[in-house]
Order: sequence, then C-alpha cells, then structure tokens
Amino acid sequence: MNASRDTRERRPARSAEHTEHTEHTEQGLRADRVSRAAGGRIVVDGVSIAPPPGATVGLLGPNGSGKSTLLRLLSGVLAPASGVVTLDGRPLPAYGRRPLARRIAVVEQQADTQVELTVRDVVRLGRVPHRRAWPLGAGGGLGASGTSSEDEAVRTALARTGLADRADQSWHTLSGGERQRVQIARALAQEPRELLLDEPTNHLDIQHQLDLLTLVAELPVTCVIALHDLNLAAMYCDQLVVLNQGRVVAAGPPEDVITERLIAEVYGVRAAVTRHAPDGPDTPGGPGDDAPRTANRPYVRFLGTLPSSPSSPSSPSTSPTPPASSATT
Ligand SMILES: Nc1ncnc2c1ncn2[C@@H]1O[C@H](COP(=O)(O)OP(=O)(O)OP(=O)(O)O)[C@@H](O)[C@H]1O
Repeated sequence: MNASRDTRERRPARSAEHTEHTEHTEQGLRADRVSRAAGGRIVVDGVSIAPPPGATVGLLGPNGSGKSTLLRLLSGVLAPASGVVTLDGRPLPAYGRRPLARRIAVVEQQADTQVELTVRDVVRLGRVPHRRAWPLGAGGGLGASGTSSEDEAVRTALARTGLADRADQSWHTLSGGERQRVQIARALAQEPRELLLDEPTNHLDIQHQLDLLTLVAELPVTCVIALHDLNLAAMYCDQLVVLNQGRVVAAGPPEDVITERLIAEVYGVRAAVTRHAPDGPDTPGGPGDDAPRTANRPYVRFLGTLPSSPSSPSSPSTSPTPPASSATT
C-alpha cells in the first residue's frame, strides 16, 4: 500500500453517495462533556472530542482508561449519563437506527458468531443498513444475492483487506488476525463516513498492522481508533487524544502529545522520545517511501517502568501536557 502521503495534509474526498449530507457534514461526530458510569464508578468523565472530518484520531490511554466506553458512546451503543454526542449537530438518539448504521461503522475488539458464515457473508453484513428491506426483510437475508453495487462494495472491501482469496472460507476456521481483518472489511463494505475502531491491530502481525493503519489513515472518512502502540499512533494519526482514568489529559498533533513526561505520568514508564528524520530513509519507522508520513513525528523508545504508576486509582489525576480538559479541535 502506498504510505507516501502525510495524513495531516489529507482533505476528505467525498464519494458521490456521500454528497447527500454535504450541507451539514462539516460538524461531523462530536462528544460534548460526556460522562458514563460502570460498575458504580465514573469511567468516562466529562470528555469532549471533535474529530475534524476526514481526520484519523488516535485514542490512547492505559488499560481501563475509558477508550472502549468512549467509542461506544460515540457510536450510540451506550448513552451518556451526562453530556451529548452529536452527528452534524443532531444528538445521536434523534437519528433512526438505519441512518446511524449507514453513517457510522464500528469495529469492536472481539467479534464472534454462532452462525455458520463465510467470510463473504460477514463482509456482506456491512451492506445491511443500505438495503431497502431493513434489517433483514424480503431479499435481504444473508444468503440473498445482493445488488451489483452491494457486490462491488463487498468485493472492494475484501480486496482492500487482502481477503479476496478467503471469501468462501468459513469464519470459524479463521485465525484471530484474519477475523480482525474480516471485521475491517465488513466496516469498509458499510461505506461509512465515520469509522470507530477499538484496538484493530490486536492479533495482527506487523505487516498487517502497517497495512491496516495505512488503509485507515488514507480513507476519506473520519476515523477514531483506540490504540496501545504509541509509535504506530504517532505515525498514522493526525491527532491524538489521551485518556487517563476517564479524562482527557492531552490532545493534539502527535508531536505535541507524545512526550517523555506524558508517558511517565500516564503510563508510569520511562521513555526517550526522539523525532523521525525529516526526510531520511533511515528513520526508525521504515523505508524511505514512508518518510513523508513519519517525517518529524515522535518516536518512542521505552526504557523501563517507573517505581510507581500514577495511573493507579489512588493517585491524583495528572495533566502531563498543558492542561487539556477536552480534545476539541
Ligand atoms: N459493564 C461494566 N461493569 C463494570 N465495569 C465496567 C463495565 N464496563 C467497563 N467497565 C470498567 O470501565 C473502565 C473503562 O473500561 P474500558 O473498556 O472503556 O477501558 P479501555 O481504556 O478500553 O481499556 P483497555 O485498554 O484495557 O481495552 C474499566 O475499569 C472497566 O473495568
């Protein structure tokens, strides 16, 4: 895949089928001071996030910091206890299930099914919101032959995720990484304008991690993607949002967010942060054709854990970068 563009210079290139909403689009998906409790405590605490349309926003933070919960709030699967999530200025509950499903695609950490499905069947599920019969009416069943545009979307999604030759394989026989790629393909077949991904590189070997993130970063859609790998996040995301104990503690371009201090305070880890070379093929991130993407982006070497982690619940919350109560850009 071609990784030669700096994603921060990308502009969303809307496909024809996306133009119906053009007048209202530029607000995109936003969370405004959303909070949510689980297990008797606040796990997302007054978070605001406003991904620029077309941008790839990385969601970082330690285990349990609230990333998955925030993604579920952004997708409308969970309702905020306070605050509001809006799409083009309208609260999510004002949308019907179908318009929302056409618009927002979600790739969860784990997906499973008891039903016997092929890879193509699973990817075709991404087309269900676009069918006339909703959710599975006449002609809308899994086995139904789709329209030519449906077939084309499924074919394209399979090809983009390197799964074209697996289309007829049973889902249950796939490896963890292959299943992950099928979920991405399903989301691509959905042709969303907002794509929410929860640690999509889990289970993937390094080549597929890089392929996936290149693909995601180059999509002309708004992506919010929970990641644990700070170097991959710095390479592929236009903006980063760091959560700690449910709060935004840093937000902005990777070079502003990824600092030794942040890594120490949020993760309790000692690190050395350098920059990728401005133009060189010798950058730690890879070969020369990646240079425009990695140029000047932060590169982290982890040196060891610090004696005590400030992210433990008993510690006071920290503001490792200039205090950022929200990720609104
Ligand atoms: N249904 C629930 N009941 C109790 N606690 C919950 C529930 N859902 C989430 N939590 C808690 O909320 C916190 C945030 O969880 P969340 O899955 O959003 O974190 P995360 O940042 O995605 O973590 P990870 O990086 O480990 O995937 C965690 O401490 C989790 O245990």
